[in-house]
Amino acid sequence: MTKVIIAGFKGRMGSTAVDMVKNDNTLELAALVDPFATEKEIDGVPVFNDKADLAGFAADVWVDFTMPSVAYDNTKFALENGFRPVVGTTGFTEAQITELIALSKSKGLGGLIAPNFAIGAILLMEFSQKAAKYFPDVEIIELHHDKKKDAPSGTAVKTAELIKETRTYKKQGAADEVETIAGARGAEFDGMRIHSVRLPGLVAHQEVIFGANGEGLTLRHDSYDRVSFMSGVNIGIKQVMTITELVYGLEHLL
Ligand SMILES: NC(=O)C1=CN([C@@H]2O[C@H](COP(=O)(O)OP(=O)(O)OC[C@H]3O[C@@H](n4cnc5c(N)ncnc54)[C@H](OP(=O)(O)O)[C@@H]3O)[C@@H](O)[C@H]2O)C=CC1
Ligand SMILES: O=C(O)C1=N[C@H](C(=O)O)C[C@H](O)C1
Repeated sequence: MTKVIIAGFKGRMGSTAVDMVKNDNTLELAALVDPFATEKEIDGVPVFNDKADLAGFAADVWVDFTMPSVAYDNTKFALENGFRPVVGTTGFTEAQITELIALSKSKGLGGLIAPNFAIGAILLMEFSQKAAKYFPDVEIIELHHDKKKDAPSGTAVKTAELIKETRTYKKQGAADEVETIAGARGAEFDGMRIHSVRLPGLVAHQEVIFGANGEGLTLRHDSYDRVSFMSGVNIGIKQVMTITELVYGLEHLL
């Protein structure tokens, strides 16, 4: 039985992950973490307000769906205390990921930071990376619900990072283009543009649009429900038990 801690258990993703863990009889919900929770336990599962109180606690995996501002500290804490992190929270810098991978290796602990757990989104990223080799002109449009705290999305950043590996560098748009309203051309990453849309009614969606002489290619993924992320979280929890370092991206465990 793999014992799982869930940080951010009251949130949109955390609560969906609680249901997923409860419905898998090879997983045990060992503890719940939220700094503002008033309950001491829920259905016999202890609730912790301060993660420091989990030092020495017996558990295998730390699932994190919290906030970009706390995800790095939480992941570091998990590794330092012997919990294998499975982190969906976004907002990590490249330097933080490098440092956490080094820490995981020094502890011999598996772990996963996955900007997106939906299998379709992993495929979208893979197809985008492949297409960028032939279509260096590309714009990423990510569309999310209006409660999302970070922009651009972690998925858009990871997509751009993967595209960068195969795309020949190019600063897109006219050399003399002017933004008459600041931000009209979106955020720039390695010469390509990322646009963030926030609207009520959306869940998580992304389009990657390629353009070339006389043709275009549009790739799109839609998460209509947060349950779309759960098979990936389940795979992550099981796979981190079998590896000895942290990886960035679910594709490494599929
Ligand atoms: N990788 C993936 O596939 C996916 C990743 N995400 C990412 O997951 C993160 C969470 O998203 P979502 O569930 O929508 O957000 P929510 O705001 O719904 O949930 C976050 C929860 O974390 C709680 N929280 C805040 N600080 C802490 C802390 N230090 N320890 C424990 N809990 C804490 C919040 O409590 P309070 O509200 O009281 O502050 C809240 O209940 C985001 O970064 C999002 O981008 C989302 C979907 C899929
Ligand atoms: O906040 C969200 O909702 C999501 N966050 C992740 C991201 O930033 O890419 C994954 C998914 O897009 C949903």
